[in-house]
Amino acid sequence: MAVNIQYLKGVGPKRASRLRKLNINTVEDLMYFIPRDYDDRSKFKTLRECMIGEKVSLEVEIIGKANILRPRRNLSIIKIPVKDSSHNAYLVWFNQEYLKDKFIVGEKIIVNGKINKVGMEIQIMSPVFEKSGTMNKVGRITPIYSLTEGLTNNEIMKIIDYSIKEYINQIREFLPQEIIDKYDLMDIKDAIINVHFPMNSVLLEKARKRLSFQELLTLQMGLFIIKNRNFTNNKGIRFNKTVEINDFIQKLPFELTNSQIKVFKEIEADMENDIQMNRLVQGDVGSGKTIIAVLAMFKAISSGYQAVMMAPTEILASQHFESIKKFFLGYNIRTELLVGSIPPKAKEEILLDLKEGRIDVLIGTHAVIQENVEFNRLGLAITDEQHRFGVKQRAILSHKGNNPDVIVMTATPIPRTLALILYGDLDVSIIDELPPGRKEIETYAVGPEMIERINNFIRKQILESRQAYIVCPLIEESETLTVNAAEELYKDFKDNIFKEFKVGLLHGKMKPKEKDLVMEEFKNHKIDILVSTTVIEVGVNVPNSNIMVIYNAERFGLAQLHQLRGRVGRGEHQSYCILINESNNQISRERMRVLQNSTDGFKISEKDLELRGPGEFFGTRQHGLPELKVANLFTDMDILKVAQKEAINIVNQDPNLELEKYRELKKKIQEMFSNLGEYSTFN
Ligand SMILES: Nc1ncnc2c1ncn2[C@@H]1O[C@H](COP(=O)(O)OP(=O)(O)OP(=O)(O)O)[C@@H](O)[C@H]1O
Repeated sequence: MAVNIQYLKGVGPKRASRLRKLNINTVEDLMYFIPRDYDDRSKFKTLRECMIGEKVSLEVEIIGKANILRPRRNLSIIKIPVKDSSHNAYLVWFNQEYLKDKFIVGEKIIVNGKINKVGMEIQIMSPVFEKSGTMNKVGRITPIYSLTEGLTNNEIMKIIDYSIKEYINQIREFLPQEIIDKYDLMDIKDAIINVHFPMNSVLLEKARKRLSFQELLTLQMGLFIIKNRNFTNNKGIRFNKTVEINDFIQKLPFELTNSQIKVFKEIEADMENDIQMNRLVQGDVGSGKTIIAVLAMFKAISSGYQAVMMAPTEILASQHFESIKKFFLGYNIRTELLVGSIPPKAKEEILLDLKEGRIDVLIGTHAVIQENVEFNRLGLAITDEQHRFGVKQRAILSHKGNNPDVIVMTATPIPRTLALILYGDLDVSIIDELPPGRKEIETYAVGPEMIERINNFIRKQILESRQAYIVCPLIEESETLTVNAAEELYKDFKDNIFKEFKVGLLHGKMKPKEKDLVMEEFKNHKIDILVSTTVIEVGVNVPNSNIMVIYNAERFGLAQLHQLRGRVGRGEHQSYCILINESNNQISRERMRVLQNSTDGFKISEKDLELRGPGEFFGTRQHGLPELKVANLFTDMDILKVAQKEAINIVNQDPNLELEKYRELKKKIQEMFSNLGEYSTFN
């Protein structure tokens, strides 16, 4: 229902532009603008049951005329006597004289306000009110919306109320009747009405359940269909069973862990059959994902194909390039790096050699999915996604070849069910074992009063030839502030505290070349202490550095802290992670404790989810998934499981949703995934 809100009664251009800030453009958006919370005013009490200071809803009868007091200039108090079955009281307002003629003696009204007691007199302070029987503002559960400047909750309520009255009949049911019956779901219209203006908490729950279910079902089906359409059962490449790979594995500088062997076997099996592979490799920090990519690449190359790997940042791409090149040393394999910052001439040459098949492995950033990048015989596409979820990028990359096999790597351990949501379009392999000989990282959560001791500790370690990372927090509101904070700390270290050492600075606003240079210097131990923002969060591998100090650790997600901590403990030295917690808040302390006591990424991410809620941890937007408006991936876990099951059911039955009963549902899915364009769900 694409009615523009601007033309809605009571909206107009000014309000419309404010609503747009809340992402509300159409009447349908309004209806799906779900309250972030509710104020439950529905439970009526009697005056006798009320406590002083409590905010309550009551039904009272007006028993006398208004009394107006003027204790001083600029202050008038209006008092209206009321009673209920249990007691007498006064309604009290300040400076609202116009209310004096509002009520008629004998009239019954519903009020909601705070109870006060002065002497023996019970007062209901500044109550909102309405006539009994109208059940509008007071006598029920009131929605609370996320607001933006210039729009009050009441205004949004009114606009939504109006749009529901006017347009609800245009909302069409899109779930098949049999599903509605099977899960005893509320009808779509009732669900929308009740999610905004519930008559009681039971109906509210039913409404939320219905809307959450439809959203999760649509999301899940979309993901399954993308998988079917873009990857699954597509005829793919049948790579050779090679013996060379065993030889290659024999010559590695280390022995593979059992978990690495298991995961590579899964990949090998996928590669050797002729269905296109579409697999997620999930492994905790430092579990050794890179080598898995290398083995798969080697296998693809041995069969005469090219391989490509895409990483989210230049630092990571360069690092992968360096380490992967080393693994291929002594083999007739040409590996090249393609990132935005390489000179045009060199780029041109790479593009030509790639197209003509003289390059075997291409590693790069988003540069590798640009239109001008053409492969000769792309057989394997790997994306190292870390925290991102790039359905679209992955699809573009995969379309650079003729159904190449696809591997997605991520270092974010995700609880299983959520992995299914976020990566529902992939088969999953998990590396759940660290290479042997890793020393546990000692983790300490301390207060800021310990900073001097920490600095002494860093000094001592550096004198023993180690290196340290110092991480300053991201300041959400402003990248400039973040950079300033890092620069300040850097200066203080360089000019005062650690002036005898080499201190480096790394942040997101530096040019890629400068960043690379700093990383290079840190790797080569030309820098002892690296002050950085979270740009080093993922993937960076400098085994000699053994200290990670994180300022304002309370501002980070646990999974993110775990990632940062994973930058140390990569060499033979005992490593340390020091979390400086500047908050006294109970939850902060608990979160720090989780990290202190566990090194298991899966456990940590589950706990993070529990403590922070999925909104922050899995901000779906950053994963590139359609935004969820109703469902809460944490509290709605039960609904999610049911929706997943049903989605699988339906897609198995009717992969392209051609049956008449799925027609409306299919439209919804298309709408939800419309930003994926041609890589979207249906032909
Ligand atoms: N089986 C193994 N035995 C010993 N060392 C290994 C093994 N596998 C990998 N390594 C080494 O462990 C280190 C970490 O590996 P890698 O960089 O692949 O980790 P990762 O899983 O990508 O971690 P992160 O996501 O934190 O970057 C590397 O130095 C790598 O050479």
